[in-house]
Amino acid sequence: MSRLGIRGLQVDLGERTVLDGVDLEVESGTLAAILGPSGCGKTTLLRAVAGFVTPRRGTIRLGGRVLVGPGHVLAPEARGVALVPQEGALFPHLDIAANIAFGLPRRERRSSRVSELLDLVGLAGSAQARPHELSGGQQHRVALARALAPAPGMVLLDEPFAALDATLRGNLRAEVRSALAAAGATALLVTHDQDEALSMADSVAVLQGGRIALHDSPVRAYEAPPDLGTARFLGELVELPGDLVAGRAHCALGEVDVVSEPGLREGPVTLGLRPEQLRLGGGGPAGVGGTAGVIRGREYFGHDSLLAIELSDGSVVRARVAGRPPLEDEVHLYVVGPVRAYPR
Ligand SMILES: Nc1ncnc2c1ncn2[C@@H]1O[C@H](COP(=O)(O)OP(=O)(O)OP(=O)(O)O)[C@@H](O)[C@H]1O
Repeated sequence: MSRLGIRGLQVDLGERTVLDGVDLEVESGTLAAILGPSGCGKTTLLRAVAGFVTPRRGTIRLGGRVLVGPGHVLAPEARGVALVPQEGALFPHLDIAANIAFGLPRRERRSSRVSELLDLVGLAGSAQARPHELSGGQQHRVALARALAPAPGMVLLDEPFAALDATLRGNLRAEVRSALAAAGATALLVTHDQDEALSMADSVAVLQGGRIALHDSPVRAYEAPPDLGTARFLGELVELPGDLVAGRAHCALGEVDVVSEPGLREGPVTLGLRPEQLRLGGGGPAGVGGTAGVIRGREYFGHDSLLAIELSDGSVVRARVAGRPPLEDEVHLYVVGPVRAYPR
């Protein structure tokens, strides 16, 4: 078992404290995605777990072992942690089998482990190929197989799909997910892509201001973020000022139900809802409520469309509708489900 436990981790780079009290627990055999603004320290966190930077304070445990603790730093090669770099970094002069074998101790390089790993990443027929003969996605799968070769307790993936096109990325996410699950490895995935984090990971963490601001299941992270900062990070957010009275808020969209939260007080609030919570039509489920709006912008994505809709007070909200955008400009829109409110 290889549960990851990070407590009070502080990492200084040059003059700057990049990580400042990171606490993160990742259950054995699960994948946690790390999201956060550019430069917030996501790669630094992976490097600290791998052993390439030495924290000033804090502890990192993997399974029953302490990787970093007071007065104790385990060497990178003794940690049982594999880092899959963004570029894959295969050896061009070695064939695929030899690239994968490179991850194994010398005495195991001729064993059946290489063919097991080729099977695991779906490249059984490519043992003799050279890296340049494979597509970008296939090369990434080889890099993953090489990382998994020594059966590490922990696999670290740093933006592994960033350089790939959208279709390849979609397929590869599912393949990498199932290869990691089959290997039983615990994994940390750094990504800029919210869809990738929500669709691939068992849990999603947002790193902000040197700390973990949120770590929860993808559904709770998307639907019930604790504050506006993290809510914005997990997908598009419609923000509107409102006035909260008796569990309902008055806002430019009419009167909406608000999720009750401990500590949320009546009075001025900022409402945060997702664009798919706005629907077009003649009113709410009971045919009442909602408000009139005028479509000012349309973006068509095939499976859905995003509309910019101006409300009567001049504010503009974004609504996501299935399929094609409507042709008419004047619409009626209403809110589905309770919305979250944050103190203002
Ligand atoms: N050797 C270094 N000395 C000083 N500062 C550094 C060093 N390496 C990185 N930094 C700074 O530390 C911060 C965190 O870098 P890191 O690469 O971990 O961020 P990130 O969240 O992975 O960024 P991105 O999403 O843009 O890849 C950045 O502001 C970076 O400029």
